[in-house]
Amino acid sequence: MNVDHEKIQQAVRMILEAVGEDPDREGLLDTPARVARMYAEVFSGLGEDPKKHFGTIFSEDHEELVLVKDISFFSMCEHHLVPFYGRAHVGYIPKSGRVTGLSKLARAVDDIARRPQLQERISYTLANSIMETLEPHGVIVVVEAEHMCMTMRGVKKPGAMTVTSAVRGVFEKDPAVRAEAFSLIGIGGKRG
Ligand SMILES: Nc1nc2c(ncn2[C@@H]2O[C@H](COP(=O)(O)OP(=O)(O)OP(=O)(O)O)[C@@H](O)[C@H]2O)c(=O)[nH]1
Ligand SMILES: [Zn+2]
Repeated sequence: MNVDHEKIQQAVRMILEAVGEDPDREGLLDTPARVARMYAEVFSGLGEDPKKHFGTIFSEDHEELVLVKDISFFSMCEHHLVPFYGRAHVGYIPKSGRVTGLSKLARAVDDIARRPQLQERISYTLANSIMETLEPHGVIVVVEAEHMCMTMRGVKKPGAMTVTSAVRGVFEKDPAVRAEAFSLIGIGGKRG
């Protein structure tokens, strides 16, 4: 989706005026255009369908856990339009050898994160996208993030981490399978 650069520039100029700044002073002259380019980048997932990444499926005789950990992402909280960022961990158990390229999981995370978002929605959108395309035995998505709207303003709690998860299929039904995946993801554990 293409953002309307002109409209963003007008809006940024108005915000600068509204906070008592002079948008015509030298340091701010290029700011509206820079902000427009930034929004085009950080909201580039709008209008993208994360499922498109799972179009290519490899036939591989593997019906056990595939887990990609520590996929870093940046998103923008839809309430305050300030960043929240962290890591996503994505695991699935392929059925009938329907395996996707590992990078595609990370590409889908980016498409979902690059919109005005909620952390919960990142988790379940990713889980549902994988379920609907790869049709695996199950999916587990865990997202851990720090929200700047809780850090730099409001309640001001730097370091507070929010963890959300979405489990589908066998991860939902079988507590032992779920527990094993959570332990491999190692939330809150030491990282090497
Ligand atoms: N569930 C959820 N809440 C979020 C997320 N990002 C930000 N929030 C919260 O959204 C809430 C918005 O609350 P409001 O009361 O409408 O806004 P506010 O007055 O600015 O809230 P404070 O941050 O408490 O000052 C806050 O509690 C935020 O911490 C998210 O990804 N998921
Ligand atoms: Zn917020």
